[in-house]
Amino acid sequence: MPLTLLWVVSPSTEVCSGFGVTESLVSRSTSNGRSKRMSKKQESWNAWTFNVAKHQKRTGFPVLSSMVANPTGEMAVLSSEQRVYDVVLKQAALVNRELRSRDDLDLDVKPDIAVPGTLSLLTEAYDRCSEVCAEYAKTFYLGTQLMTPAKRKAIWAIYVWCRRTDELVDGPNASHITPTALDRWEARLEDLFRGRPFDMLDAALSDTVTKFPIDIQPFKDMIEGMRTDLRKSRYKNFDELYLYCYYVAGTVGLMSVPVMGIAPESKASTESVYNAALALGIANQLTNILRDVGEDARRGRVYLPQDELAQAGLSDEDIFAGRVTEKWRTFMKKQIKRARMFFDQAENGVSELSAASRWPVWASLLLYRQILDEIEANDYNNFTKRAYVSKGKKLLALPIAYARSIVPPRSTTNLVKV
Ligand SMILES: CC(C)=CCC/C(C)=C/CC/C(C)=C/CC/C(C)=C/[C@@H]1[C@@H](COP(=O)(O)OP(=O)(O)O)[C@]1(C)CC/C=C(\C)CC/C=C(\C)CCC=C(C)C
Repeated sequence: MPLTLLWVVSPSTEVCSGFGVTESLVSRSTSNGRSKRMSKKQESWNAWTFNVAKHQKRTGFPVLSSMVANPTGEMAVLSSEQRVYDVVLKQAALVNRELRSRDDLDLDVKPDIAVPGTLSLLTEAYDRCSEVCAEYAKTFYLGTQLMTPAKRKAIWAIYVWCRRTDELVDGPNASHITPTALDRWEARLEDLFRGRPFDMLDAALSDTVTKFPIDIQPFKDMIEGMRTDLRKSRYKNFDELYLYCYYVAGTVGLMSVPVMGIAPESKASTESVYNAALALGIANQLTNILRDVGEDARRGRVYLPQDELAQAGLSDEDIFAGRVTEKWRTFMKKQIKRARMFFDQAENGVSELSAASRWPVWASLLLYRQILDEIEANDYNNFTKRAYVSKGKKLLALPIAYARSIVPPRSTTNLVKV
């Protein structure tokens, strides 16, 4: 199994297993009319500037000032949040287009097109994805059992692609991974979106993206996150860190929601649900970073924003020394507060998802959020103590997640953006 996970495509070998090229898919991922896109950008800018002001007022956390100060609406300097918001709008527009072209508002799946010989191969491909998922993410796998068969297969295929991508830079072969290898992985991604998968696990994702309105951009962006990990081990400010968190985790939210679907009775705008999904990815990754400070430092990595460390009177040396001081506690409290804000923002969106998808999302949210409580319980010693949620607490979170998942979508039209 790990062998398959770590298999990076060789440039000279091209295997096409013939699962049918889908023209519509190719055009779907590339057909944004330019003028339309420009006006969308303008629109998103206006919404964005408004949100930035709100965000700063409500949270006390600054957003890159050069962007807010731009009075003409020109896109000369984009903050990371603005760049990411554009991807959110693009993915939401794709889903909205698909919604308009279908009667079924739950965006349920397109039927299988029976090409002789391919269906059994596809079944096998999805079975392999299910096995990988069951082995690497047991609780989450359990949660997917509540979804419709088509949706859970698609989520497994996305999970496996994400896991394999992450393994490239985080797995046992990571030291051999070069930017060229990531370029090949990206070429392979483009091929699978064109209906030319390289191997069986790719074939499952290739099939999934023909059935659900999934844009290629979040997948490319996740690969960009892996490139970032190869070349960078420090983050100047939160803006840089935000972009990294989007790349490696926010993207997962944007990939998953087109499959999970928004509840037909939801009144929330598609963009607001995608924003919540993005927020959950960011919250998870920030939590991951706060939990792993010591472990990352031992690998020479400091993900925490350098400017915020300096403002707190801290430096890389303090992190390498691993001393829990008052300065460190104060700094950590602020970081935890910010991660919780992203969780809060995400929570608003979970109830808007289709009924069967809410439970696994609530479960993953509650479990990951609790890691922040554990960091506090460890008196902010994230240098030598790994914050983890005990089995008992995990088990307790599952019925709580279930109780929350039966709450139907809210009746308001838009979700609150932090
Ligand atoms: C239901 C559900 C949670 C669906 C997502 C399934 C999916 C496709 C997961 C892929 C996860 C993955 C392998 C990502 C690769 C990059 C990575 C490793 C990111 C980190 C995850 C934690 O991984 P790790 O295994 O290293 O963790 P531990 O060390 O074992 O703790 C991340 C921190 C981020 C993962 C991000 C998400 C799960 C985002 C989830 C967001 C949604 C599902 C959107 C929900 C929708 C709304 C409206 C809120």
